[in-house]
Amino acid sequence: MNDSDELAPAVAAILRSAEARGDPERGPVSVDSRSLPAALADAETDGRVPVIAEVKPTSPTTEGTREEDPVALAEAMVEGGAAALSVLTEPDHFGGSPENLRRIREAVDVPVLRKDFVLREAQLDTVEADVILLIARFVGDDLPDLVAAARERGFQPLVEVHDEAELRAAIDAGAEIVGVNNRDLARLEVDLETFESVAPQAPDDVTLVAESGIATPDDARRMVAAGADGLLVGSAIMDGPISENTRELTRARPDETRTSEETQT
Ligand SMILES: O=C(O)c1ccccc1NCC(=O)[C@H](O)[C@H](O)COP(=O)(O)O
Repeated sequence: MNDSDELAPAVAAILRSAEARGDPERGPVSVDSRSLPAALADAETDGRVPVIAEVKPTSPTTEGTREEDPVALAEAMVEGGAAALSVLTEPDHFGGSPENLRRIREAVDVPVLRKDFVLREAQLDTVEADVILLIARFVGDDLPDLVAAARERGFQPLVEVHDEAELRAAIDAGAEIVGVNNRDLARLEVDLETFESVAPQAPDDVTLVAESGIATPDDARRMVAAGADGLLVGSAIMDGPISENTRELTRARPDETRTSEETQT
């Protein structure tokens, strides 16, 4: 991957620090993972919008840092109905850590996604998680090998894409869970139309996750209507009361099942 000239400066800096981070000394991990597709489907069966709530203490696009114990934040998300969690392990720009993920995964029983900028195979072994993020744009031609290496360890790879070409690369690499990022990493702008335009090109048997920029119940309904099997939400949940923010999204029922009073609010 060598397109740092086309990336937002904050993203180029994130990649530089991911490249420089040392590799873990332990050998390949072996994970007995909790199924993300099953957890998303169960939430739907229960009448909850399938939200993957993200423990994201800070980020290049948010102000301030949440200083509370990440386990307490994660438990509040589950209490609010989150089907799964995403935990930042990137330390330099998102305030995350592998230790946060380890403690959270021990404390909850929903699937946990490791959110980081994995660039090489050894970085898969930093910490056990149920799902691991691989960003198509950043790993380029290594994607098929990294998908295979993640599966060998027991992870479910979630391959993040931003356009149709990356979606094709993800499918060719064998991805079964695909996240469409509404955030453009070149300009850091968010546009929910990204998911709406890319999702219809995905094969039916792929689990599709809409990522980034989902801030309101209407946004959640919009992404579900466009075909999302899961919604990855960070900032809108982290900004304010965690449990209430999560519940507001997990209870965003589709318009056709809402009363006329509800649709006016
Ligand atoms: O969130 C950022 O500021 C950011 C900046 C640069 C690269 C990646 C970034 N976010 C990573 C993510 O994928 C999001 O944390 C995740 O999709 C949740 O997004 P949101 O709900 O908009 O916080």
